[in-house]
Amino acid sequence: MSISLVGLPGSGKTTVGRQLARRLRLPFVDSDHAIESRIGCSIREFFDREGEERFRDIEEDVLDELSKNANSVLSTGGGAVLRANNRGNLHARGKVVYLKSTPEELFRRLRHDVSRPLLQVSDPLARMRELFAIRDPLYRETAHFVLETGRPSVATLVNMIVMQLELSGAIPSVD
Ligand SMILES: Nc1ncnc2c1ncn2[C@@H]1O[C@H](COP(=O)(O)OP(=O)(O)O)[C@@H](O)[C@H]1O
Ligand SMILES: O=C(O)C1=C[C@@H](OP(=O)(O)O)[C@@H](O)[C@H](O)C1
Ligand SMILES: [Mg+2]
Repeated sequence: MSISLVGLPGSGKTTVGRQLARRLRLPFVDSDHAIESRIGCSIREFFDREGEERFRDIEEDVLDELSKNANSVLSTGGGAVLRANNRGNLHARGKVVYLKSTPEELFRRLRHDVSRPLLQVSDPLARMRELFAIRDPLYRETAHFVLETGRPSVATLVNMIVMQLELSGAIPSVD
């Protein structure tokens, strides 16, 4: 069984995914890290140099490869759901969890972060609201479970995901 996490930048995909993998004793992979290994520079640099569409092509390729791995936890990038091929592959090849937060909370978490190219604009909160409006339906379409992530700690979110997966029969009970 592979488990993927989707959601907006700052929703905790990387942080929660790493802890979830540890808890389930599964390998952890973050598609952004795999992309950075492949392109040999940071995602922000690549966006500046080659543009978003070129990034999306590589992301699609990497996600196609990584989503085939059974028995792993895969944290995706926030824009993974933009392409129908990615949405279909992630949904069909494992269980997908949408970490849902408000744009305001995500803005608070990322306001000092310079690594997210899409948020390096004069009004990052307005940009986050736009991203939410466009992507929330796509995250919901892709996911099997939706989890509100505003208040709970990372550890609580991991417990909630494990519980959902157990209840749905996707994984056997773990302690
Ligand atoms: N549940 C949470 N509560 C508080 N802070 C969180 C939570 N999840 C993630 N964070 C923080 O938000 C920031 C972005 O998390 P990250 O895992 O990089 O998100 P993503 O991979 O979805 O963009 C990090 O500083 C992380 O520590
Ligand atoms: O939302 C997006 O389109 C992106 C989110 C980033 O990942 P995080 O969601 O982990 O920040 C990264 O893939 C790239 O900067 C594009
Ligand atoms: Mg991430």
